Parts: sequence; C-alpha cells; structure tokens
Amino acid sequence: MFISKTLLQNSWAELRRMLMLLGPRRKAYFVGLIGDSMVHGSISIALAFVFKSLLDFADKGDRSDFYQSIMIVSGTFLTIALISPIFSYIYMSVVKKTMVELRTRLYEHLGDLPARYFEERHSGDLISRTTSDVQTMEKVYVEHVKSVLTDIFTLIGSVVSMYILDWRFAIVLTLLGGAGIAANTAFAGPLRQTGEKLQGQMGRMTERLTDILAGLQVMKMFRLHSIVTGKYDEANERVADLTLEQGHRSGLLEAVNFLINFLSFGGILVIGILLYAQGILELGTLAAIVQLQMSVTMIFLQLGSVVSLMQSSLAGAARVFEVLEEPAEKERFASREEEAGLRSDAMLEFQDIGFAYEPDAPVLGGFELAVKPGQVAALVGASGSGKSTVFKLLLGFYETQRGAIGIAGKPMSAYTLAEIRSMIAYVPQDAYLFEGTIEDNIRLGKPDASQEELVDAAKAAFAHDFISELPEGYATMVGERGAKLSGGQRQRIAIARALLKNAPVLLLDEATSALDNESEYWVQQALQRLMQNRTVLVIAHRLTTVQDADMICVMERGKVVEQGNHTELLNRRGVYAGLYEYQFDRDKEYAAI
Ligand SMILES: Nc1ncnc2c1ncn2[C@@H]1O[C@H](COP(=O)(O)OP(=O)(O)OP(=O)(O)O)[C@@H](O)[C@H]1O
Repeated sequence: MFISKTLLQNSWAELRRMLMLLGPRRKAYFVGLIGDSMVHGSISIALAFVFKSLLDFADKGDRSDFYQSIMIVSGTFLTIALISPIFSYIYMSVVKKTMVELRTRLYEHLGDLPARYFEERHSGDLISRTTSDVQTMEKVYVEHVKSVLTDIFTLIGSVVSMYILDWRFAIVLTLLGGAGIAANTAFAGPLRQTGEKLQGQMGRMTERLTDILAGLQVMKMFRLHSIVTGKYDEANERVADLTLEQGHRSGLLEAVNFLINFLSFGGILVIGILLYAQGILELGTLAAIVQLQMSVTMIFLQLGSVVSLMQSSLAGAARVFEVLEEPAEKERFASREEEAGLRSDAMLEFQDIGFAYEPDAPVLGGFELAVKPGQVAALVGASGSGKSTVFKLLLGFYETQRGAIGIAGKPMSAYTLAEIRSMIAYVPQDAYLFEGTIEDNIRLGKPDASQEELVDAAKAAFAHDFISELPEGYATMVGERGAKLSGGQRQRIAIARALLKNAPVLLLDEATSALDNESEYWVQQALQRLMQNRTVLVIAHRLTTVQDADMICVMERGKVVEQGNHTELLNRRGVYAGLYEYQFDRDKEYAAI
C-alpha cells in the first residue's frame, strides 16, 4: 500500500509538472480540453433524456415529449459538430507547440550537460528518453487527460441526472461509482510500477539496438552476431514479459470493473422493471436510468486501460524530467588557493594535479607539466596511464580535485569554459564528422568563415585536391560519421576544421589505426602545418612525432616519470628508452612483413 501511495504521489507530481510545462498556454489548453470533454461527456446524458422523452411519448402519447426529444438530439449533435473541432484545435495547437519547445529544450539541455553525464550513460538510453518517452508525454496531453476528463464529466452528469430522475437509483449509482474508483486507485500503483519498468526496459532495448548498429563491423568481424543480437533478444523478451504483466494487471482491473458494473447494471434493470411493473416508475425514466447506467459502465470498462496507459506514459515523462533536471555544466570553475603560484611564461601548465573519476581510484596523482608558447609537448606512456585524462581536464570536461591548471599564465577559473574551448583546437584519434557536406564539416571550425578561408584551410590540410576530384566537390555528403570517406580523408577534413578554428593551443590525439603509406604521408604533412606556431600537446604514438617534440613526458600511473627531449631521454636509458626500442623493433618487424 505504501508503494502504491508513493507511486501515485509520483504520478500526480509528474502530471502537475507536465501541466506546468505548458506555461502561459495552460489556460488555453484547459479551455480547449475541458470544453471538448464536456461536449463529448454530454452526449450520453442527452441521450438518456431523449430516451425518456421518446418512451414517455410511446407510453403516454404526449407529442410534446416527442418534439422535445427531437430538439435535444438535433441540438446536441449540432453543437458537437460545430464546437468540438474548435475546442480540439485550441488544445491540440497548445500541445503541438509545447512538444516542439520541449524537444528543443531537451536537445539544447543535452548540449549543456557535462561530459561525465554522457560517459556514464548509454546513448541508446538517451535516444529512448528523447524519442519514445517524449512521444508518450504527448499522449498524456491529448489522449489520457482528455479521456479522464470526459469520464469525470460523464460520471458527474450521470449522477446528477440520476438524482433528477430518481434519487434511489442515484444513491446506488454513487455507491457503485465509489467502489469503481477505489478499485481503479488500488490498481494504479502496481500499473505505474510495471510502466516504469517497461519504459526503462524499452531504453535498454534501444541501447542494444544502437550497439548493433554502431558495432556492426566489429560484430561481423568477430562473428558476434548471436551474442550481440542475443542481448537484444533478451531485452526484447523482457519488454514482452513486462507488456504481458501490464496487460495482465490491466485485464484484471477491467474484470473487476466489469463485475462491479455488471452487478449494478443487472440490478438496476431488474429492480427498475419490477418497479415499472408495479406502476411506481415510469417507462421513460427507466429507459433514461438504464442509459445513464450504461454510460457509467462504459466509463469504468475503459477506465482500466486509461489508468494503465496513463501510468506507463507518466513513467516515461519522469524519465524525460530526469534529463531536464540534470544540472548543466558549470560556466566556470571556482578559483582555488593553489592557483596563486602559476607561472606566467607557460602557455599550458599543470601543477601537482590530482584527479579520480571514481573515489578511491586515483587516475592522476601529482601530474606536473609546463609547455611554453609554440612548444610541442608529447605525452607517451602505457595504455591507461592517464594521457587522455590530461586532455579532458584541460578541456574542462572534468574538474581537478587537487592542483592547478594554467592557460596563458592564468588559472582555468579566470576563463569561462566557452573561452577555454575557443582557445583550444582538439583533433581526436577518430575525428567525428557530422551528417552533411564536406564544407559543412570544415566550417564547424569557424561558422562565419568566408569561402576563401575555408578553401585555404582545406589546402593547408592537403585536403583540397581530393575534395576537388570528388564529383560534387565540397558539396559531397560525408555519410554517417563520414562513412563515405577513407580514414585518411576524414582525418584531413578534421585537420582542416582545426586549421580554420585557428586556436593558439592544439590538442592532438594521434590516430593509432594504420593508414596506407600515401594517406599517412599526407596526414602527417597536414599535421605539421597544423602544429606550426601553436602550443601543442600531443598524445604521441608515432616515432617521428616523438622525436621532433620539444619535450616528451613519459607517464606512468598518472605521473610524469621522465621528461626531456628525445636525445636526453634516450641517453638516460630509462622508461622512454625502453618504450622507444620496443616500438622501433616492432616497426622494423612490420616493415619486414
Ligand atoms: N569516464 C571514466 N570513468 C571512470 N574511469 C575512467 C574514465 N575514463 C578513463 N577512466 C580510467 O582512467 C584511467 C586513465 O585513462 P586514460 O583514458 O586517461 O588513459 P590513456 O593513457 O589515455 O590510455 P590510452 O592510451 O589507452 O588511451 C584508466 O584506468 C581508465 O580506465
């Protein structure tokens, strides 16, 4: 019972939040919705009085009853035909506008969320929240709330009409209505619980599906088809089980509703006929009571599925609100005492950095580095030693727990995160290309760049020639993640993008995936251009990059264990010399193959 009460409170809270989301249009929504629901709710009430008039006419031959019923029927249906579309247009347009705004707000908010949020969640779950969960919210606005309101108006109208017709039947109807509401309330909690599980599981199913699509090549290469699709099937079966569970519960609720209403309908019919036979009740009144009872029965028969669907949709709304409530990335980091001792001559400086993603699992412990303007510093070290983490800290994706980071002599807290990112061009290992043309992708580096600037950047990145050879040149669509281009071409486009950005600091994560010799040559040439006159921090995998760097930092378990240029470090015969010899031998072996 406790669970059910809490879940019901949650449902109510979500419904209120959804109504708040309508903003100043809330009044128009209610006018449209209440108007439409009242119009629809009045049909069965009007019909009851029509039956009464018709049967009174048949029973007593009073023509005025007959004309009256014709007038009621014509009036009701004419009103419905004229007014209902107007009301429905009013609330539908409010809902459509609200949904457009909600989607925009959601996507904008996703863009404002910190990197940690995305690293901790599966993209499939977010896709499910922003698509199917948002769709279920629309259903709450246009279908579920309207059904409930129409039912409430029909119920109130029926009870009031029943009191007008015969108070004894009205009391019976009120009691049975109360029993029906109690039964539906008791079922709402468990239905909400299943709804929550179902929406969550739908999210998991989308996660599996995105895994299948994103990892298609790996899946084929390692023949993982049965394992990966097996996981999807598992999630799919769980969805089917939960849907069945939901169907079972709502079926049970419908059966309870049916029983309550069958008893009341049968009871009213039998007692009514007996009273009519004894001359206590008029035929018209009996017909009207039976009609009203039938419409109440219909309400309760439908109420089970409305409650069930609404609970499921509200669970979806809760998942959308969770995303909206997630705190956005800070504008700027707070300043700290440690920042006081930063050097003024370094473009990039890391002082005694301590950082952990998870408590008790330190990734960086006392990381130190200073790079002067125009210098190239290479980070080398075993996998997991913390190289990429250094980049993430500099980009402000995460905040350090100890130490200070300086950019151009000032602490990170002196800049907004947007300012920091505008000073940095980042070229990751596998640069992401967005759906669109080659030009669109390069232009991301500087959206207001002139055509000449754009072409110059492509030329400097040694990309112009291959782009010009394509039938549609710069207007060539790159395909999903740049699938229509080769690896080397993708990298050169990413380099052109970074060149166009023309930021003073370059973070470069060298690609480890092998390119053919020619491609590799052009990418290297493009990178050399990009590195000119910039302060560069590079996660280096290539011997050439390492040898040419002004400074090499060898990282081990989050610390710089050796630092110097290539010759200095080789002479020291330490960790770097070992790494270098190993890589040198390996490259010779590859060359021999
Ligand atoms: N988002 C994250 N949450 C938790 N731990 C993480 C996260 N990202 C990285 N780590 C952990 O931090 C450590 C350092 O990772 P990092 O990616 O910085 O290493 P790296 O030196 O760049 O490795 P590689 O050369 O393989 O890319 C690893 O143990 C990794 O498991």
